[in-house]
Amino acid sequence: QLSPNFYATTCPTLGVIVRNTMREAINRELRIGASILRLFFHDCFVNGCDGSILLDDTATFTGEKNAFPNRNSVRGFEVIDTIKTRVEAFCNATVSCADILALAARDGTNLLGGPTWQVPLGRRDAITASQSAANANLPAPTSSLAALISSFSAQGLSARDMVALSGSHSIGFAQCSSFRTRLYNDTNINPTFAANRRGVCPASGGDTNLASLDVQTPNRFDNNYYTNLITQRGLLHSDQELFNNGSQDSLVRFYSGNIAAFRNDFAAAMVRMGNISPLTGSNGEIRRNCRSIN
Ligand code: HEM
Ligand SMILES: [Ca+2]
Repeated sequence: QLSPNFYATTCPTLGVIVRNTMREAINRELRIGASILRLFFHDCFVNGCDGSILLDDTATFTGEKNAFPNRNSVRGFEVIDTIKTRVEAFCNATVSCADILALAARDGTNLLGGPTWQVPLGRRDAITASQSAANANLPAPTSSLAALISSFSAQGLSARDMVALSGSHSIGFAQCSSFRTRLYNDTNINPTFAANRRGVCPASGGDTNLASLDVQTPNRFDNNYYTNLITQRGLLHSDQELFNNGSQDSLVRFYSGNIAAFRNDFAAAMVRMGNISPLTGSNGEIRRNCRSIN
């Protein structure tokens, strides 16, 4: 029972603060919109959208930031901190970090050319986190189509949601270590594309070198991700799994030819992902600082 009006009276400036801070951050670095969209995904898939990913490790607390899919990879925490500080100045101890992340992900997507949607609000912040659940629940770039479908199904999301949400890889970047085996071992890859990407990702070394997930329009949220898959130019092995003579080929073709349908399905799937097990009522807390429990 989240509601887009949850903070209408208690924090009417929330929407403007988040959007303006995201605009500033993207003006500084286009990639940050992608990074924050991914942060939201990595929050929601681990015990729900409860801000658990934002908690720092301490001597006595192990959070999710150093889980294998997150370590030296997820980024954008400073932007969430800036938004939180500004929100606290207007509406002290009112808005959760989990809700700030949901709004920031929406605005990042939209500011880079993607759709917009109303974000249901009222999530509260976790007072726990789970590194083991992060390791178990977040799909790997080496995943098969069956593994991708089952990892989303475990969160109550359909295969169609999975294919639509994967359109997020229309923006942002991956490190060589995430796509090396695809470049050197996969056969369902466009040879020109593979040769070009091997230039930034040698067979050994250069693990942190970056390539854009979308070879055509890396900083524009559009449906070129799907046209790339049809020409075997998916960067991750898991990307190309969506179009490899399997059950999702027809949906990939559909999204590649119908950007309006993609935008609609993406927005609806983001709302569904954002509804994964929120803490509400008196569960959890409203964190004062997104990096630590109160
Ligand atoms: C379907 C299963 C998915 C897999 C296996 C996957 C895997 C990955 C990997 C390996 C990277 C690059 C990380 C690195 O090299 O540091 C990445 C980046 C990214 N992912 Fe996914 N992802 C998936 C789904 C999603 C979903 C559902 C979203 C959002 C709703 C998303 C949003 C992003 C974004 C925006 C980036 C770029 C981040 C940046 O540039 O900082 N991904 N993903
Ligand atoms: Ca979480």
